[in-house]
Amino acid sequence: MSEVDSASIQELEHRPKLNVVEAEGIPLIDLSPLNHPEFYNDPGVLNSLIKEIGDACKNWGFFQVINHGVPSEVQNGIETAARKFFALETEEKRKVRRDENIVYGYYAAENTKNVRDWKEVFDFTVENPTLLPASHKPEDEEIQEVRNHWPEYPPELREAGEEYARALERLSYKLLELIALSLGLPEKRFNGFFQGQTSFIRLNHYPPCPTPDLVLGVTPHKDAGALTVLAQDDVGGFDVKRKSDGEWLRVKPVPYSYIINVGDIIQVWSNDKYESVEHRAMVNSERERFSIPFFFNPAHDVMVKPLEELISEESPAKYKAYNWGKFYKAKKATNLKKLDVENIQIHHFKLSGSSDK
Ligand SMILES: O=C(O)CCC(=O)C(=O)O
Ligand SMILES: [Fe+2]
Repeated sequence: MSEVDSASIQELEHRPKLNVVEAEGIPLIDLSPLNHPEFYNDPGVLNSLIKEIGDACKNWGFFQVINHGVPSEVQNGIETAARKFFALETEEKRKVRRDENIVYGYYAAENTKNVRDWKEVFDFTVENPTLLPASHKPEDEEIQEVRNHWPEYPPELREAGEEYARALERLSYKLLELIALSLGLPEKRFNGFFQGQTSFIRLNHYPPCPTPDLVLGVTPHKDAGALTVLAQDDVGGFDVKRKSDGEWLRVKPVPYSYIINVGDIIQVWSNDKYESVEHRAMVNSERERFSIPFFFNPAHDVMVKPLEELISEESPAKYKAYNWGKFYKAKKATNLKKLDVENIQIHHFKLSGSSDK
């Protein structure tokens, strides 16, 4: 990837300014109580953690966590294996490439909102196999069993990836439980939706780019799933749109931290109490960058809708129910091809009469 293809050139409104402001005041939450039962069982400690998370979800839509309990060896293991994989010849990587039939694997020209991203990725699922609808068409009831395709090189990628998946899954459940508590719900209110989860992990590689002012590593978007747990290296390039004024802010890399993003599904479940926030990844002309998002997603047959407990006469449901698997498949179809149609988004399910955000 050294030539800038016209499919990658961003519309003027999305072209990034190269001097993005580094964010001040992004919530940095210390999760050490999670790994110390004597603290976790102290109502004072637990309640202040729940409040911190609730405030971050409401005011920012994302936050960073430290002391999360994922061992540094597990983090280093996946990062080292990812670097080795992306350093291979393109021909070798393409042996595990993604296409219409192989849903997960290597891909070098992914589109976000119909613009080509400056990156290459390798995707694998957390459950193996993962069940998904065979197509996005509502009348098609066929279910597909999706299996991971691991590359031959580096041979350790599979074990490092599976270990990472288990560790991040554990952390994601904890975060989900804290988010449920922060909404005044029982701790395990969301957990059932994740039996047969469609979560997946993406290894992102952003090569240096000769024209970082014209392209993006990932075009501005919101994550469609429930929660994203993102690891980034020390290069920096992850920007979020601040809710209060729409300004793009750079999230400074913090070693061994994760950036947690509220996704569209939590926005719908919470009936807009928490909102999913727009973000993007910038590239630069000097250094390659790596990042690893864990997309924590429910089972394909979950009908996503505002929770009964969070709607009332004064605060009626703002969304009609939609099938997660079909939504996900529709989104994936537009990721693979550059299309002239608008991407599927949760606002398509907004009920009339409720204010659009
Ligand atoms: O690489 C990053 O920093 C962000 C990636 C991202 O937002 C995504 O893959 O959804
Ligand atoms: Fe994202």
